[in-house]
Amino acid sequence: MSINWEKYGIKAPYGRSGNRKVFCPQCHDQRHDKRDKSLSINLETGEFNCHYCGFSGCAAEKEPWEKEDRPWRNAAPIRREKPVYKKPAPRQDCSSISGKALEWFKGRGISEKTLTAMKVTEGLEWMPQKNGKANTVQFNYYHNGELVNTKFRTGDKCFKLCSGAELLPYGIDNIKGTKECIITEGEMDALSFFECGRTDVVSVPNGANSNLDYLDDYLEEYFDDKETIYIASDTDTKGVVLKEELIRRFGAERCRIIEYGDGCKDANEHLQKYGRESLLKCIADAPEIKIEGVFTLSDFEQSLDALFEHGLQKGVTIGHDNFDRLCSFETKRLCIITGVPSSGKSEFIDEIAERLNIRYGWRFAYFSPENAPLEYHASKLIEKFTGKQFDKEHLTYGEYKQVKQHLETNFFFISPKSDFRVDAILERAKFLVRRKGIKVLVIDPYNRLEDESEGKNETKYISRLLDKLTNFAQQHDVLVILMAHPTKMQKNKDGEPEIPTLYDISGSANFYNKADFGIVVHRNRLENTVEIYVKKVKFRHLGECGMALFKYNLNNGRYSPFVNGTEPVWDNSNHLQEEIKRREQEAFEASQFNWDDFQPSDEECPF
Ligand SMILES: Nc1ncnc2c1ncn2[C@@H]1O[C@H](COP(=O)(O)OP(=O)(O)OP(=O)(O)O)[C@@H](O)[C@H]1O
Repeated sequence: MSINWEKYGIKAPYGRSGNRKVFCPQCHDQRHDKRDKSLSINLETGEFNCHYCGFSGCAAEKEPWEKEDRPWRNAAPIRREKPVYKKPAPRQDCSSISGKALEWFKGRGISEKTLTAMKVTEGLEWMPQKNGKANTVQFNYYHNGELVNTKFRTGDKCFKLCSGAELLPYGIDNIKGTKECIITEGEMDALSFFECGRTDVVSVPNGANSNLDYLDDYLEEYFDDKETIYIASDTDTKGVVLKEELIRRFGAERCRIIEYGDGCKDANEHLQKYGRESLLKCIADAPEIKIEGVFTLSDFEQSLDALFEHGLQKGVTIGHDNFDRLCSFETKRLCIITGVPSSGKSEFIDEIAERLNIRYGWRFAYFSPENAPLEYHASKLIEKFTGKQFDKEHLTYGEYKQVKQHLETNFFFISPKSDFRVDAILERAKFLVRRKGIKVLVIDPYNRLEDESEGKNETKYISRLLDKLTNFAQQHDVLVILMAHPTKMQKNKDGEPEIPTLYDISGSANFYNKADFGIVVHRNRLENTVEIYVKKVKFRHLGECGMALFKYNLNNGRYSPFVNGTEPVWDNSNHLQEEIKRREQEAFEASQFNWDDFQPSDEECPF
């Protein structure tokens, strides 16, 4: 639920709760007593009532996904098979913590009471970094009172999580049903807030790693009800990236950022240096996020510093060298793709999608009536992921099941029954950013959005529409890919249509002017090749204009670079299977490695 005070002209204070008195927009102008705040409003329920003129009502509005008439609301719940996770062995009770470990925690501001409440334990554990058993403190991850994972930490900062166990926020049971919560970057920070009496605290399980896929299973039950979410990440570069991703997933309007002051990089350091009252003050003083308006340099100082330190970075690449030299993508941008009918525009968009998903885990939302029905589109994506033709002869049931499972959590299809207005599509895309973390929205094609230009100047209408897409991309930190058809092209001497430019897109030169990336897909039927023209890259560090030549594989829809006239080696490997193996290996290594600075342990072990 959101509250739309503006709709009623009510100026409600931001970031407050409870009952307030404000000026009544209906009668204030006529009143003699201009100081009388005659309108009572409830900031939680949206109800309002003026004791002077009787103006009353409720400004609460349901979110799109709460409305009865929204298709996804009525749809059956997504069938996602939760993997079977390993469970750690039960832990001893907390009284097993030795005096030495208690002293160590005490030195870091954490009392025995907090350790007991958070069920922290101590014990010997086999640690890969030591190639043997070592004494560890154990941060136990409970869900609904059941132990589901444990993070082990030795005195010299070696870490490991239980291999094969579920990744979930630490202390998730703490925030069930609370109005607010704090989310930290590590267990020690979570214990620090707990120590101050803020028991509504959780920690991300894997430090500053900004992959938050594990949140999907917990958003609805544990985070949707939060009015305020305090983000307590570290102040280093990785912490900033984590903070940005958390804001994207929770929505800026309910996030507040905890700052620790000069010389402190995290909550535990602040607790040790300045004590509980001061850490509580950090929460009280945590600023809201500016959503729009005026900025000063300090609002983006950290990002500017990162640019200064590391330079402008190339964006993400699809892994075809000839194309990557010309174009690398980043979020907050609008990419426009054109080409004559049946040149393979949708195919190339899918190529980009499959490769960015495999390489970076980027999730996609498609509004793609051109590819309807959805099962046809999915079958094409399946061919791209597996490298196999979509039929029982080529694809095993095992591979089919695996790729379906993958698409279920990585690709989302916006396919309304009737409402094709751009706002309706963006509303659903916003939901998918929050709930599923999509990084790319594909609109294929532009002319299937409802034409709302009637009675308007077409150029201005298109200009506004493109601005809307760019604003959406920037506000929600996504890449928007828009496919748009060109006007009918002249034929060349071979009877083939001329290669269009972005200026040939029907309606407006703004398709060129307002694009951050402009790509033309051209199928050369005489040579049986595909020419991908990068016609515009707004920022030099992201690429340059040029052409990349490909061959198209009819069997699996994949593109292979065609360089120096040599027939490409067709890539028929199962990208998904390879990636899953790689990720399993990485997860295994991560579960056995410490993410913080690994310090060799010649110092005396504190516990
Ligand atoms: N280079 C190619 N060689 C052979 N077939 C191709 C090639 N590129 C695409 N195709 C096939 O042509 C058909 C149309 O492709 P696609 O839908 O990607 O084209 P499009 O440019 O998006 O079309 P439209 O303008 O109608 O939206 C698909 O069946 C696809 O498999």
